Amino acid sequence: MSPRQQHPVQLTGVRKIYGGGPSAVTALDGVSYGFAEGTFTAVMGPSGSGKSTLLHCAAGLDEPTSGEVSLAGTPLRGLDETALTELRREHVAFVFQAFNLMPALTVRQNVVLPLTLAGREPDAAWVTDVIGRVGLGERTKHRPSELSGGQQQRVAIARALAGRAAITFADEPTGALDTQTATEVLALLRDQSRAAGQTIVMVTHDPVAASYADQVVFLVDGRIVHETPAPTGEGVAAVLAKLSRTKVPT
Ligand SMILES: Nc1ncnc2c1ncn2[C@@H]1O[C@H](COP(=O)(O)OP(=O)(O)OP(=O)(O)O)[C@@H](O)[C@H]1O
Repeated sequence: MSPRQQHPVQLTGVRKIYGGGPSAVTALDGVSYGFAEGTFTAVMGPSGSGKSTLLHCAAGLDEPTSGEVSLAGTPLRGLDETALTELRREHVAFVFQAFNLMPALTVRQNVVLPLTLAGREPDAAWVTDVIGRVGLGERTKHRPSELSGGQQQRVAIARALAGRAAITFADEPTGALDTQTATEVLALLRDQSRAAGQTIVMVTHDPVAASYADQVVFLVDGRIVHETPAPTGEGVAAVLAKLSRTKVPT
């Protein structure tokens, strides 16, 4: 195995084409990238550049048309749905726009649900800590319908962090949050990658959110065209402005 395949999330020559014939859309056009252990990476790019597709393919939620994805050292090609589900349960957490909260369960029950499903014993003190840090300490017994959109998003974030998954995929995790809560959540994600060695991949449109990451990967027309280590909000905004005016040569 080559060293690059050791990364917890590894994409090699990943192409994703939706549809066929003249209306086929190449959403990913040969992406090779390793998300290194314990790093927090933001994925950015213009609308339609392939960010969500990259996240879905990397997480095994969508199958590439060609190329390879491996998660936690396991190549995904050829795994059946059961094996994929088990692999994700063991190693992966998600913060996606559709919150997927269970309406009949309380905040705390929602947060520990993935652990329960995986047959793991929740670390009660850590669960309490995480719920408090996303600002829902007073709401642990509420149900999702009794919460605002931003509060529901924070439950999803607490749920992703509660199990200390090796890999977390986040799609616009702070999109519905006010600035202060967003700052807390981003700091929490950054702390988790640094302190607990979690590998976090976050799609965002927000240069300030991206500045919390260790690096930013920029997509244009389904290709990685630029990478910024140690990003600042201003630096990221400048790259984005430049890229939105650029067309990738074919
Ligand atoms: N299920 C699908 N069927 C057909 N085309 C799709 C499908 N999903 C995505 N696409 C197309 O693939 C391209 C990449 O889409 P994707 O959602 O990955 O972009 P994105 O960078 O996440 O965009 P945004 O920032 O607007 O959310 C777009 O041209 C989109 O229209």
